Amino acid sequence: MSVAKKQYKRITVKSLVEMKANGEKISMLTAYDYTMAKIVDAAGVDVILVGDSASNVMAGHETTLPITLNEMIYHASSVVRAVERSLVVVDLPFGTYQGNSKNALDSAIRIMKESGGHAVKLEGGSEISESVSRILTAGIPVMGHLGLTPQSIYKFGTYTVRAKEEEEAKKLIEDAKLLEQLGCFALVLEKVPAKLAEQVANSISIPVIGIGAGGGVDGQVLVTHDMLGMTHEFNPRFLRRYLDLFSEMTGAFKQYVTDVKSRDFPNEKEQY
Ligand SMILES: Nc1nc(=O)c2c([nH]1)NC[C@@H]1CN(c3ccc(C(=O)N[C@@H](CCC(=O)O)C(=O)O)cc3)CN21
Ligand SMILES: CC(C)C(=O)C(=O)O
Ligand SMILES: [Mg+2]
Repeated sequence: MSVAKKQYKRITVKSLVEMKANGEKISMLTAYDYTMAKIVDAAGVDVILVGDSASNVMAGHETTLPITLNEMIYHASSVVRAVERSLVVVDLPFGTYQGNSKNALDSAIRIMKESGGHAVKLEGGSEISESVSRILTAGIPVMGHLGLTPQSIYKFGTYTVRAKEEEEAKKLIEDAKLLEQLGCFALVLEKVPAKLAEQVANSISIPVIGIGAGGGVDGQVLVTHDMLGMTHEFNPRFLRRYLDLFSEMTGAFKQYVTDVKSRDFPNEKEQY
């Protein structure tokens, strides 16, 4: 029999493509755990990315390279349990899809089966086209990721803006068209000139979601801990901080220490 209807209509990969066609911008933020995902979902964010930035933000690694498939599945399954409306996209971590399309398919299937996520994201263009295609054969939606691709940091050496030179810009446009042709439902463009990003968005019909890629694209993504001001040392130009939670939380923790030391906490009402 019919269960009470959910209040929200779920976001699907189709809704995102429609949003682009209708000129509605797409909002995307990261989450790595149940409690944060509940809040992000309740706020009406369209897409929740279980990013491999969890390697930095959750585990304290210097790069995204060390995080494992099992760790990504743990984060993603926690997020999926919280979400009612948002589309949940999960990063395939470094070493689980490059250079071997069977390995890529196995990794994507494990994510879908063990976490309940709705789609996977892979970094790269023509180099990983076989992996993208093979994952798509299983009916798993794929989001691309071009421009600054942090899993390749040791190839480039820096996190500077990408595709400033003609040759790299040309490859980026070709890669974006290739990913669309292969069947990706959307694309992240990270830290590239705004003009180039807008050009990419205008030359394909799948949504382009930017981070440090200007306002001419079809949506925006940020790392939630960055936009909340929790990651104090991370200060790229593209980041807008909506709260200064590092200061707010430090203040609360200091007050707690003071209250414990002074015996103010717990009071009469806060005990049995
Ligand atoms: N907390 C966090 N936020 C992110 O956006 C993020 C991660 N972690 N980890 C994975 C990747 C790495 N990303 C990055 C990393 C560095 C810059 C960056 O602009 N870094 C320097 C400039 C470096 C340079 O120009 O050489 C900066 O201005 O902070 C941008 C995105 C985006 N992702
Ligand atoms: C920055 C976004 C796009 C990402 O890939 C991540 O958070 O891992
Ligand atoms: Mg990532």
